[in-house]
Amino acid sequence: MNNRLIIFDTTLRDGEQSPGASMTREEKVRIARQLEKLRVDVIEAGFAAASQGDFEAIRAIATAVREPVVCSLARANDRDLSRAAEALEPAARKRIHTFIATSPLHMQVKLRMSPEQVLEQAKLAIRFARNFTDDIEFSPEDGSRSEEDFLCRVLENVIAEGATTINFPDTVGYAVPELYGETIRRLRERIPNSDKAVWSVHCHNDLGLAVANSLAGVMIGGARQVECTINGLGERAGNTALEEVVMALRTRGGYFNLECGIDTTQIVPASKMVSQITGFAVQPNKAVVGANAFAHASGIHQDGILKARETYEIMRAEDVGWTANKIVLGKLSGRNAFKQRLQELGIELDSEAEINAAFTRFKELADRKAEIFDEDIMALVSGEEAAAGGEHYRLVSLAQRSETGELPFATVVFSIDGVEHSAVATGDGPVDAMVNAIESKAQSGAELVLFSINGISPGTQSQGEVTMRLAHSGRIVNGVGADPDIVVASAKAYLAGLNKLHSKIEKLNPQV
Ligand SMILES: CC(=O)SCCNC(=O)CCNC(=O)[C@H](O)C(C)(C)COP(=O)(O)OP(=O)(O)OC[C@H]1O[C@@H](n2cnc3c(N)ncnc32)[C@H](O)[C@@H]1OP(=O)(O)O
Ligand SMILES: CC(C)C(=O)C(=O)O
Repeated sequence: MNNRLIIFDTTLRDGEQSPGASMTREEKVRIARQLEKLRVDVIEAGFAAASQGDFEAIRAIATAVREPVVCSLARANDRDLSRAAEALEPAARKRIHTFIATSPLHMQVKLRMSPEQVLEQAKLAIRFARNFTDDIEFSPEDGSRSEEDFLCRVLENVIAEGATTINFPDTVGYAVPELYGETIRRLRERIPNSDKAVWSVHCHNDLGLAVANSLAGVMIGGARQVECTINGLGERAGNTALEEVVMALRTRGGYFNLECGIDTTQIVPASKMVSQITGFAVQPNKAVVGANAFAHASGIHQDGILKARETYEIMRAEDVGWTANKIVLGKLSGRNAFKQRLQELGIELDSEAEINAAFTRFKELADRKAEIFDEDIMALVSGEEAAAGGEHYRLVSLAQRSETGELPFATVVFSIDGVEHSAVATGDGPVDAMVNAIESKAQSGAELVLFSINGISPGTQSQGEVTMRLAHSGRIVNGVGADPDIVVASAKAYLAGLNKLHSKIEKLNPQV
């Protein structure tokens, strides 16, 4: 049996069916170009009959990409099929993907059609689609809840009409791996002309089994196309995650013995692009593309990784597009990881005793602070950690007002060495007003060189974590502050940065 697995990406069609993930035409074209770089075989670009916008997006993608097959979904009716064909006209290689539900529930309640009518409509759809292309995919929607005898009849007939790919969807994520794989295997055995089509899997993640079901469809069922999306985006709980299937294949090559054309180094860029465009954050512990997928926080693991990466990593971060793996220093880290980081930072301590003393201070700091950054370590070894954590400046309260058309202003009450000051200032925005207010009293001379904000948890009620990088007289420090109010988080970050700058200046010049 052929060992080439076709990767059919449906981020732009099923992925866009995630509530809240809709994309503009330009955004879809950007993603399609990235999918081409990733070297997917097929891009399902949308559902041409859904709207004029979707039609135009498919057309723009069909024009923009040359290598992958570009595909449009269409219901089993002439209007949808004609729209799909029209949208795909500019494509170098095109596919029409048509579908109709075959489960008793969907036929009776949703389509209000008898099985015979569904069978007839499926055949007519393939016959009509053949006017436009020879590359035709057919999906019996809700396949995993359909009756097998009826599926055999429908699929045999659509293949006879000219369908070249048979996709077996687990539309509602009801399947379990072994049964799903076995069903595909039996269908292929029972349908006399089954080898005239490529068999495909399309799984949803309602039970968290989409990837497992897809792989079972391939290994047990003999499917040679996997439909998947970047980050597992998709209707409800999502679809099969492309990155997980591809890396399972690459990592367990001896077991799967299958090849695909994906350039895995483009996986993380694709993941980041989809996340940024849709606004769907990738959970940190997501396989392959999560921020923690190659991060190590505990001492025993860090020690192992430093001795040989393979002790705790089954893939190389660089192979999927990360710049490197990450040793995260914190309270669970050990001496070896700490020493390694000192070396990377170019810090040479004179003796083991000094390293041990610094390590003890590091552990004390780590008990107070979730993640230890490089600058914390630099402060720590230069004896500044007490001052770094100390508070020359402290926020007492903040009020700010901003209104469309009005200049925002902020009132900040903060203390300098225990003495309270109140300052009011305006600015281009509320954060700028807050900084101006603090600076009107602190007069630090610091320059803000970077401002970034992250939601610590999803939702508008989440904490914002602000990082402000301040520079002064060649010194650069990061101040970090978190608060549900992002202006307050910014004020905390700014004052934390000033504290660090102050501690450095004070060390050089104790009378300050
Ligand atoms: C499992 C999947 O992911 S399937 C893809 C799901 N994606 C989408 O639905 C996104 C795009 N959809 C849309 O924009 C719209 O639903 C459209 C344009 C397709 C149809 O819109 P409308 O004509 O207003 O119909 P509406 O969505 O309300 O209902 C769907 C109709 O299609 C029929 N239908 C559903 N599937 C099929 C099919 N595969 N073939 C033929 N007809 C079908 C339904 O029975 C229903 O018909 P009815 O109006 O006679 O009751
Ligand atoms: C159209 C089909 C393939 C689909 O998206 C599903 O059944 O989930």
